[in-house]
Amino acid sequence: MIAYTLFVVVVLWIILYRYRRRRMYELASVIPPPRGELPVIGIASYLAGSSEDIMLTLQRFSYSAMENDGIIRGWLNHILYLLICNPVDSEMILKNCLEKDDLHRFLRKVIGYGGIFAPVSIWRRRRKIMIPAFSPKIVENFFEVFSENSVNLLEKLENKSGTGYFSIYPYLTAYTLDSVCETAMGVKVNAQNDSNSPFVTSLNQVLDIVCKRIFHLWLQPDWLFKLFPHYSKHEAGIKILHDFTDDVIQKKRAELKKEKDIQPEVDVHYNLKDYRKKNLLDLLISLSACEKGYTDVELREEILTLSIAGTDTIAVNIGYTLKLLAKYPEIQEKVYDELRKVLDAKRPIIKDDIQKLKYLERVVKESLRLFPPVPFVIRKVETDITLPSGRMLPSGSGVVVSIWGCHRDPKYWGPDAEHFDPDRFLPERLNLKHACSFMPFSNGPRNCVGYQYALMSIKTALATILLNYKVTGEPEKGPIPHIKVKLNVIMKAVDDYQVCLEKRKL
Ligand code: HEM
Repeated sequence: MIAYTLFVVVVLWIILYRYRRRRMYELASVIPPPRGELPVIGIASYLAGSSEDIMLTLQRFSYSAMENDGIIRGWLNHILYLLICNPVDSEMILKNCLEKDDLHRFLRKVIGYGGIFAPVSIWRRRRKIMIPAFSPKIVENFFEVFSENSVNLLEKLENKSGTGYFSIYPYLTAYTLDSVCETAMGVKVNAQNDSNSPFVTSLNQVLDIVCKRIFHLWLQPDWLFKLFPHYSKHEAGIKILHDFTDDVIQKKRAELKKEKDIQPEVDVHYNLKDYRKKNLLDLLISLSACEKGYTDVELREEILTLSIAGTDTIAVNIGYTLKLLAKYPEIQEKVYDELRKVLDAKRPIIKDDIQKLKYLERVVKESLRLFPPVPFVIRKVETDITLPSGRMLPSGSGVVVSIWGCHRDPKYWGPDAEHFDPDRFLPERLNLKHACSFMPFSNGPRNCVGYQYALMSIKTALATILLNYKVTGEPEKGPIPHIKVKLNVIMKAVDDYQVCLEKRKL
């Protein structure tokens, strides 16, 4: 009798639940599903595999969307997701749906309401403060940090030259972490010299656990997560990251107070005249109105956000570019010829050299097109929205903008969309039919604030490596580069960027 009553209650609850959401089902029914969607669980089984399987599934869905006017839908259990790879519709989403999807909540424990995944109400003020800190004039001044750390990277790679295949990824993340911590906090974490530093190991450990939580359903509920050994490592790692950043902030506050006491007449609010000596922490303190501005917790959230946003993204792009150049030696020779013409091997690289490396820039852009470090951006649909293509997306659904798909759609990139061809970015050849057909740094009000920073760091490191080493590996047989990828919050190469290096004779 109890079982029967329970059964009736459950059935009635399901009927009521579906009735309340009838509009969502109605609107979803006119959007094509991917092949193989299952009843009740929808596409959940495809996203339960390894990070490589997940990426393969999302690539397959993107191709499927290309064949269906740029959109498909998939039910992830009871949640409706729409995957879009039409640049026109993507622009509308990126400009109007600003709230991030709930899947990002696992990073909140680490970065709190740091801009990248903050709710819109908090994000707006923070974005306003962040933007001037990334103005081109300020970013230019970080060049010396990139250059110095690139030279250190070169020294670290020295004993790998001529020793066959090795994973270059740990070297690249150490370079980016050193650069990002120095530019963000003014602190040398020495990741390149000491990979066991507590900040470095904790950051890597915490991010690894966060990735596992995003993709493994059993690690998602907090109460269940606490039963796993990951939990104590996660908590301990976060404490180290927070304590480290808090300490830097306290020291910086004390330093600024001392400066102000010495020169009380100087208005330090918004005083960016001496920005040359400043790191992002200094700038965020002054741009948020000093003591009356950001609290220590807000500062910690923003600084950790920048450290996380600017480490792996840049490292994977350098990694993909090196792998592509190993696959296409003739393109690598053109990069080298340009480096020899522009750079003087007898002196360190200077800022002006970087602007002149036009071919290298095209190579980096083509690498970002085919292997975007952030291949998907997920947003919430909070009110029904009609796309320029005519489809209506129901409120309560999630929308996945496939940057990966927009970058490979033959409608926008021609029949050779999958080919590695840096010269497609030549000004006379580039005819972007829509701004969102190339958007490795996203588009709209929540696009990447760090894109100029990223390009400068990437070009400085690549120029330094490629002037001194030839990158080798298995050459690709055709124009389509094959690199196996996985989705690990960002998109990484499965082989952790295995390459060989040969010293160049300068
Ligand atoms: C190749 C390197 C990078 C790539 C491909 C990249 C990509 C992206 C993308 C796609 C977004 C937007 C997500 C969305 O639309 O929802 C984003 C946001 C962001 N990125 Fe980057 N990024 C890179 C490097 C950096 C660097 C170096 C920094 C800072 C040091 C940075 C800081 C941020 C921040 C703060 C946001 C959040 C912006 C907001 O919501 O207002 N990124 N990035």
